[in-house]
Amino acid sequence: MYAMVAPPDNDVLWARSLHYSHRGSPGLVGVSVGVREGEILAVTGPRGSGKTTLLRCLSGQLVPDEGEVWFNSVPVHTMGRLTRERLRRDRFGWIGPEPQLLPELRVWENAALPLLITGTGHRTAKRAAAEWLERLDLGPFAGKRPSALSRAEAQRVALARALVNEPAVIFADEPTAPLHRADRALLLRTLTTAARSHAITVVVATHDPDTAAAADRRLALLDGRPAGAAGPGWPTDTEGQAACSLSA
Ligand SMILES: Nc1ncnc2c1ncn2[C@@H]1O[C@H](COP(=O)(O)OP(=O)(O)OP(=O)(O)O)[C@@H](O)[C@H]1O
Repeated sequence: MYAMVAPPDNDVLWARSLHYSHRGSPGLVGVSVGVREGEILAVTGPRGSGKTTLLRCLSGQLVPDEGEVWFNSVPVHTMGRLTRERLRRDRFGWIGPEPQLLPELRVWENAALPLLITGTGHRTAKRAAAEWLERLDLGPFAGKRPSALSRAEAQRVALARALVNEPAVIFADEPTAPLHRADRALLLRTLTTAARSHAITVVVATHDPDTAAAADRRLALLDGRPAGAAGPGWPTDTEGQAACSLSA
């Protein structure tokens, strides 16, 4: 055991020496990472390398077996379940490989869900959702059901849902995986542009070299460990490439 050490002030997210095993099978083995405000960090690695497990630990969905996770200098790993759920609801957005829209709700209601479930008034929630849907070229679909959408459009609604309460951090787990090349590029541009214009930090798990290249920095994992790290447990900094040409 070691004493808790507060993270550097300029890191929105900071994790130290994370270990997590899925019923005996290792998911993470000593991963440390710091993410600065407004930074886009790509977590890369082959299938099963621990990308999703890391995102779930950083976002408070999983509590690591060992190690620490801090958000804005507050320890997440010691929070109770309800506090973690509130943190995820209020400060984090999540987008996965599948849009997971609720078919019985309209597109705007799907996008507004994070606001509606926290008691934001119907009119305010609808306005916020409509603004994001407009920015993501989905304005005409606001009153339709998800069944009217293509896969790429549905994934952009999922992105609008992740952005609607302007979270501090968006966790994106293979967000472009189910899309064709052109749709991947659009989703990626939309995500990075929205994040940069609203100073939202993004942690994106990806196999896709274009998605990784759009990030400011990459953390490569292999078998739950940092691969090619610069020091024990620490990620390798890479040259970032700006990827925003769309104005969100
Ligand atoms: N719910 C689970 N139960 C058991 N083992 C799991 C579970 N989730 C993940 N694992 C195992 O943990 C390891 C890391 O999985 P994880 O999903 O984090 O990797 P990943 O890099 O995100 O992979 P992918 O690219 O396939 O999503 C793998 O060996 C995986 O089989």
